[in-house]
Parts: sequence; C-alpha cells; structure tokens
Amino acid sequence: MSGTVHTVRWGILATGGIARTFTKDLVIDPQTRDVTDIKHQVVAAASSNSSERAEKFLQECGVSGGKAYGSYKELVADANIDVVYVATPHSHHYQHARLCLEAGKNVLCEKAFTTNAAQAKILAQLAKKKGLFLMEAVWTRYFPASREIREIVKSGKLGTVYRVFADVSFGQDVEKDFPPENRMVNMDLAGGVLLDLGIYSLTWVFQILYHCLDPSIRKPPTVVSVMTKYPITGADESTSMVLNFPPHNAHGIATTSIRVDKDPDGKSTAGSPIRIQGTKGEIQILETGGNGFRPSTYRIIPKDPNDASLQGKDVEHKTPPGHGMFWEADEVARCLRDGKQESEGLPLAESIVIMESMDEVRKQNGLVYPEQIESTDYPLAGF
Ligand SMILES: NC(=O)C1=CN([C@@H]2O[C@H](COP(=O)(O)OP(=O)(O)OC[C@H]3O[C@@H](n4cnc5c(N)ncnc54)[C@H](OP(=O)(O)O)[C@@H]3O)[C@@H](O)[C@H]2O)C=CC1
Ligand SMILES: O=C1OC[C@@H](O)[C@H](O)[C@H]1O
Repeated sequence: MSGTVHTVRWGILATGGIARTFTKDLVIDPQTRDVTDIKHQVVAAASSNSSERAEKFLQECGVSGGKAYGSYKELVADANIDVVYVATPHSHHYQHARLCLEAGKNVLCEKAFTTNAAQAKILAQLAKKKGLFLMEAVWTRYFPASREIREIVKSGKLGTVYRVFADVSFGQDVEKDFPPENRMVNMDLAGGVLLDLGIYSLTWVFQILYHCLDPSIRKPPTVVSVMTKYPITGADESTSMVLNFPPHNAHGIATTSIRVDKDPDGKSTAGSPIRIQGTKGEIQILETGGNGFRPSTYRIIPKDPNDASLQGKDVEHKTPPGHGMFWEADEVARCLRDGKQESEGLPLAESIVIMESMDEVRKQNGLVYPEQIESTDYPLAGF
C-alpha cells in the first residue's frame, strides 16, 4: 500500500452553507496537512433547484470539470461517484441518504444523522445489506485533538473518567437572527438546538464515556433532561441533559443553547466549556482559536504535578489551511480504500445510541416534529 495514493470521487448533494464549506475543504491539496496517502476529487454536485445553481456552486468552490445536476436523482445515478456527501437539513437526511444507498452509493451524511433512531437504524441496516459505507458527518471526532484525547482517556492516564461537562451554545438574538422559516428554528426542517448543536455536546460526552470503553462493555446511558422552547415555532432553543453511563455510573452533563453563549466575550473568560474529569486529572478544551465542535487546543491538568505519565501542558493544533472538515473526509477516503463499511471513530451503532438518547430527551420534553419528517416511509413525495 505504501507509496500509492488512493483518490476518492465525491458527489455533493445540496448546495447550501455547509456543502460549500465542505467542498472548499475537499479541493485543498491534502499535502498542506501532511496527508499523502489519499486524495479527493469533486466530480459532481446537485441542487434540487436547478443545474445552474449547482454549476455556480462548483465554480464558487473552485471545482473544475465537475458535473452539475438539477436533481438529486441524477446525482446518485452518476457512475463516476464513489461517495455522496448529504448536506440537506436534518429533516431530509433519511430520505436523501436512503436515495443514495438505494442507488448503490456510499454516504457521508451531515449531523444530526436523522430525525429519530428508527430512521437511523433503517439506514444502517440498508448500508450493511448492500455492502456500502455509511457515516454520520460528526467532523469533531476526526480532529487531531479529538483523536489524541480519546487515546489519553483509553490509556488510563486520566484514571477512571467519572464526569464530562460539555456545553456547545451560541448566544444569538434568536428573534432577530432566526426568522421562523430559518432551519435553526423551523420545525418542518427538524430545527432546534438539540439536533443542531446538542449533538456536539453529546459527542463529547459519548466519545469519552461510551466510545473509550471496550466495545464489549459499552451500554446505552440513561438520561434526564429539561428544555426551553422558542415560543414562535416550538423548536427547542435551550436543552440540558444529564446522562448516566454504565459501568462506572459516570455522569455526562451536556448542555446546548442558541440563547446564551458558552464564551460571551470570545476570550474564554468564562472558562472551558468541555471538561473531562478523571481520578488522576482533567482535560479541558480551550475555546480560543477553536470551538467545542472544532477542537484545536486542550489543557491537561494532572492531579499530581509529579505524575510522569500525565504532563500538565497545553497542546495546540493549528488548523491547516481550510475549515477542518477535511479530517472527516480523509477518514472516509481511508475507509473506502480499506474496504470498510463504517468508521471506527463513529460506528453506526453509536450514532444510533446517540439518536436514541435524543429521542428520549424529545419524549421527556414533548418535542415532536411533523409526522412526515419523523416517518420511516420511503420514498415520500416532496423530498
Ligand atoms: N458540520 C458542520 O459544521 C455543520 C453542519 N451543518 C449541517 O448541515 C446540514 C445543512 O445545513 P446548512 O448547510 O447550514 O443549511 P442550508 O439551509 O444552508 O442548506 C441546505 C441545503 O439543502 C437543500 N435542501 C433540500 N431540500 C431543502 C428544503 N426543503 N429546505 C431547505 N433546504 C433544502 C438546499 O440545497 P439545494 O437547493 O442545492 O438543493 C439547501 O441549500 C444540517 O444537517 C446541519 O446540521 C450545518 C452547518 C455546519
Ligand atoms: O454544525 C454546526 O456547526 C456550526 C453551527 O454554526 C451550525 O449551526 C451547526 O449546524
């Protein structure tokens, strides 16, 4: 394998905000981040509006020679595509990821994976049945800082981790910033902070208290939660969850809000929003230069300053040119190269357990999306 470069051919499904950011990252030369074993090629993009929009999108993202489609169906029929990146709103992930899988395409699907666990399970089963790759695009897990922190926790150097605090919150002027039709608060698009940002708080809690355990002893947590809804649309604007993870009864405190800010002055005066607390010390994500979902710098605080296994220090990873979405894209490329159907960094079973926790939180707080977008029927008209 050494010396050979594996090129993966991407199709981009939708031309909105994150599709643009992701595609711009794909066209960056991987060598700028010292990656030499894989390459990405964007071969097509599709807009549900028009092929002109897809054409413009490709141009603006710096893609040359890509095909522009005016429908998602045409995109998934393109034999030159190895994997499709699904970048539609949460409400549409099930229908669009399924469209790809039914057409025999591998899929990287934006977070939150689906609107509910029932949809996630069907996608996972379908991918397995068809021998296709499927992954929820939780880019946070693939940053070097995330990977390193998981290794430290798995090594036992922090002792037993009994608690993780994770807050991912943007203090927005909700009424001003998000008109009712905006996907952040629009119930028809499965809007609300739980699925949009809460997934990141839960990512920290799960990637430490669940993922770092040996798979044989991983068990779903129990959860209690409260939620405040945005009166104008009924979507959740603030959600707080306390999860209890077997076998150590470790606590995950996951909070998320679009009304209050984790870092109001942008200078980290409020302290670390992500704290991983073990019996031998603590790791904190430092906000400056990053975000809970885009971790760059972390601090190790040993309980015993003489603990040789746990050097108390700040570790900083400067993000190479781009936004950092290329790390997850690189993971997808390596999985495809190696014939894997899922990523070890976020196995489908874990995406499903997280969706089940979110289902439970919604149940506890009476947050129900319109029937059509909670449905597992396929295909549904209008998608
Ligand atoms: N990983 C990350 O950092 C981020 C992830 N996201 C995730 O990406 C997804 C999309 O978010 P974002 O790009 O901000 O959303 P946008 O509203 O900017 O784009 C969504 C795109 O989906 C397509 N679409 C298809 N059907 C619909 C519909 N009924 N209503 C609206 N759009 C539709 C449209 O593309 P077209 O017209 O071309 O068909 C639209 O441009 C969400 O799941 C979100 O959680 C979002 C931001 C950051
Ligand atoms: O995933 C995300 O990360 C960045 C946020 O601005 C966005 O709302 C969210 O979807």
